[in-house]
Parts: sequence; structure tokens; C-alpha cells
Amino acid sequence: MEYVQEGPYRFRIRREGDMRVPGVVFASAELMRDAEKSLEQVANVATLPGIVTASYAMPDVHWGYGFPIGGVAATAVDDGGVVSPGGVGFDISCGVRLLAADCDRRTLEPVLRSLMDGLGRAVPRGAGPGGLWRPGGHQLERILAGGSRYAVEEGHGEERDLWRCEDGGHVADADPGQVGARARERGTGQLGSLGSGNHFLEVQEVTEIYDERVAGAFGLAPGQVCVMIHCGSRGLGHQVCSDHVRAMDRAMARYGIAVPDRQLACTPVASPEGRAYLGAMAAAANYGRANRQLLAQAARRVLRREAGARLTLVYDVSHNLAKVETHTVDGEPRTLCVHRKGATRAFPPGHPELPEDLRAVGQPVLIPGTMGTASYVLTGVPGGDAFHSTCHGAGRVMSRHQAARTTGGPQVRARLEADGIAVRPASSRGLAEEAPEAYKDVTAVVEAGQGAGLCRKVARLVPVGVVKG
Ligand SMILES: Nc1nc2c(ncn2[C@@H]2O[C@H](COP(=O)(O)O)[C@@H](O)[C@H]2O)c(=O)[nH]1
Ligand SMILES: [Mn+2]
Ligand SMILES: [Mn+2]
Repeated sequence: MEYVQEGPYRFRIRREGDMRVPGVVFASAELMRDAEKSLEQVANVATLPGIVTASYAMPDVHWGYGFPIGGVAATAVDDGGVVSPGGVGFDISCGVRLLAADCDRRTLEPVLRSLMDGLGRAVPRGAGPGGLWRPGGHQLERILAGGSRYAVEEGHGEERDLWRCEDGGHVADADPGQVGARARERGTGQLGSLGSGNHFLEVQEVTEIYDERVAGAFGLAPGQVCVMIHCGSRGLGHQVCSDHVRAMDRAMARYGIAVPDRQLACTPVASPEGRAYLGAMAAAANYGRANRQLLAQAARRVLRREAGARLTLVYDVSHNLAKVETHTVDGEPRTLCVHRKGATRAFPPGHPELPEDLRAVGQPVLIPGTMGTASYVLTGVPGGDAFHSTCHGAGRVMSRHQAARTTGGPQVRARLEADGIAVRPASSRGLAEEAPEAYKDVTAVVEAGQGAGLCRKVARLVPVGVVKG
């Protein structure tokens, strides 16, 4: 696929064939070499009905189901724009939650082993069933409608948590009626669990602050201990995605839509199928948010018991979601369905949707790196491109299979422990699949995002101990 470099961190894929808009990739020249493997998907997304401005790829882009992971695409709702479940992904509302502790790493050192053992025991994980809360009666319905808000109402958290969650902890317009029986069945047994592989709960230390004012508003200081949680909507979200891809695949022809890849199945946002998907997606997102709320509570209990520390929420943000938002396109405000798949919303200072205590500084953007390197906290910037979006992680360079062929779980564990990082894995194979070298250099990804004008660095964190899914 041919492309031209437009700036130090910006490449353009020329519009050709059925593409309605160009492709734009934010990357350094070096990251572009990895991104090249996904350009075909970026170009395919550019063919979707109603897409505006460009099909975007973030610096951590890699191959995904239909859409690339690290892809952003917005469609005009009032102009036949489509919604595509492949543009959100199977793990609906997969995202990151960061909590800051009222202690530093030195305080933790003497209790680190018992703390990690406690977290390892407290956090259900792995691919199968098992969770912290088995919802009974109408509780699942209320979780699907209310997300973290309902979890907090039921005693799983503090009111303050909700201010620091995207959407106040629950997506409005959820339609639990569009979540099928199999999805509910899967969801009932997994609420309050990490899932597998790439999902984790990590104890971290803040090692660098790039902007004291913004970090202070987020609640972060040098040397501080934090807990980062990465997980999503488990089997429930997966089933919602599968069910609605199937329904859209059957319906597309009726709307005269043809896509270059069946995994891009889509229908107009305003169609019955589009509305049904968005209602189910919002319900699954609420499940995902309640899931992270429950895991945060489990971490709070263990930190309090083992270290006498208290955890305060910094922020919770999804990186797999489609949202109806207003953005300016060609000088006009437009209602757009913004798909972010493996991409994080990054609202700038002053955005009306930010909570009051963050409005002056912008939205916290939470970027996990790997269990052996670093993670970052960023913030949104004025005029941020790609509908105020940025990367979501380091992004894979090796498939799970490739990574497991390259190294073994015991070697990865030994390496991490030699670096002083305590590991509590669900499986040895999973650890090999998640070896730090299976991912891009997160620092290079974040520098590219900042260089491209998508976000700004606020803090760097390093792992102290990780509970791996
Ligand atoms: N700090 C850690 N970061 C990790 C770990 N495992 C994965 N990752 C990063 O998370 C993102 C999220 O990717 P997703 O596509 O699976 O949502 C991934 O790109 C990695 O950079 C970890 O154990 N610790
Ligand atoms: Mn996920
Ligand atoms: Mn994720």
C-alpha cells in the first residue's frame, strides 16, 4: 500500500478505489514499519458509508478483526453513516482504570510479597467463569443499565469514584433488551474478573512527572504507588459483538452496503440493526465499567489490609467503544458516530464533558505499556486530531503464538523478578504470550502521539508487581 509522509509523525494513504476518505497514520518513521502491516485495514475502513475526514491509525496500530486495533473512524449519523461492531471490537469497553495510593514505594517494600499474594488471591482471572459478584434476580439488568453507578449504589465503591469515570461510570442509552440470552448467561458468572492474557492488575510507581500542575490535578506525585487495572466486558461483550455482527452481516445487502471485508459488517446508525447494536454495546460497556469498579474495590481491600494504604481513583476510560459525539467537520458541527478501537478518547482542557475538577487540565489518558517496561498517563490537548483520540497501549508486534515460540513463561518470570517486578500469573503460557518484547516500545508510541499533536505526557509509571490474566 502506498503512502506519503506529511510530517514527522503523520503519513497519508492516498484515496483510491472505493475509499471515500484518505487514510492517516500517526507514527514515527520507525513505527511506520510496523504499522505497514495494517494499512490494508486502514484503507478498508475508509470505504465505509458516511465516513468523514479520514480513516485514522494511532501509533500503536496493529492487525485486528476487520478494523485495525488502534483505528479511529467517525461516520456522519445524519448522512447514512454506519456503525460497525468490528470498529469497537469483541471486548466492548475494554479499558483502563488507575488508582493512586497514599503511600510511596519504600513504604510498600517490606510488605510487597504478601501484598502481591493477597492481590493474586483476590482477583479472579483466566478465560473461564468465576467473578467477585454473581448478580441475582434483576441485578444483571441493573448493571447493564447502570454500570459502575449501580455497583456503587450496591456498596461497591465511593460516590467520588463516579466523578472520575468517563460518562460518570455509566453509558446512557443502554438497551439491555438487546443483550441476548447467551451473553447474559456468560456475563452472570464473570462479573468482577480480569479475563486472560493481556488483562492485568498492576502495582506501579510514578517515576517521572512531566507536568506538575496537571499531575497534581490528576492526584499524581513522584514516587507514589498506583494500581492500574486493564480489563473489559468478558464473555458478555464478546457474545454481544458476535450476535450483532451476524445480524448486520445478514442485513447489509438490504441497505445496499457492500464492504471489502465481511468483518466490517455494518448498517446505518439510524437503522433498527444499528440502534440495536448501539443499545447492546452501551449495556455491555456498563458491564465492563462495573467489572473494573469491582476489581478496584478488591484492590482497595487488599492494599488496606496488607499495607494500610488507601486508593483514590485517578480516572477510568475505555479504549474499545463507539460514541455519538459532536465534532467540527469542514467548519460545521456534525453529529458523528466515533469508533475507537484500541484508541483512547483524549478530551482537551475546557471540554464540557469533563468533571469540574479536571476541566482546566484536560482528560487523563491511561496508557499501559508492558509488565516489564513502563506505562504513561497523558492528557488531551486543544485541537487534538482524530476526533480527540490517541493510542491505547504499546500495541503488539508479535502474535501470541509467535511470542510463545520465542520465549517461555519461566524465562519471562525470571527476567521480571531479576528486575524487581513481582509476578502472579494465571498461566505460564500466558506469561510467555505477554513477554515485553511482544509489544512495541511504549515510549516511542507515546512520543509519536505527542509529536503528532494528539496528547501530552503527564507522568511515567513503572511496574512493581503484576497480577496477570
Ligand atoms: N503495564 C502493562 N501493560 C500491559 C500489560 N499487558 C499488556 N499491556 C498493554 O496494554 C495494552 C492494551 O492492549 P489491548 O489491545 O489488549 O487492549 C497493550 O497494547 C499493552 O501495551 C501488562 O501486564 N502491564
Ligand atoms: Mn480487553
Ligand atoms: Mn484493552
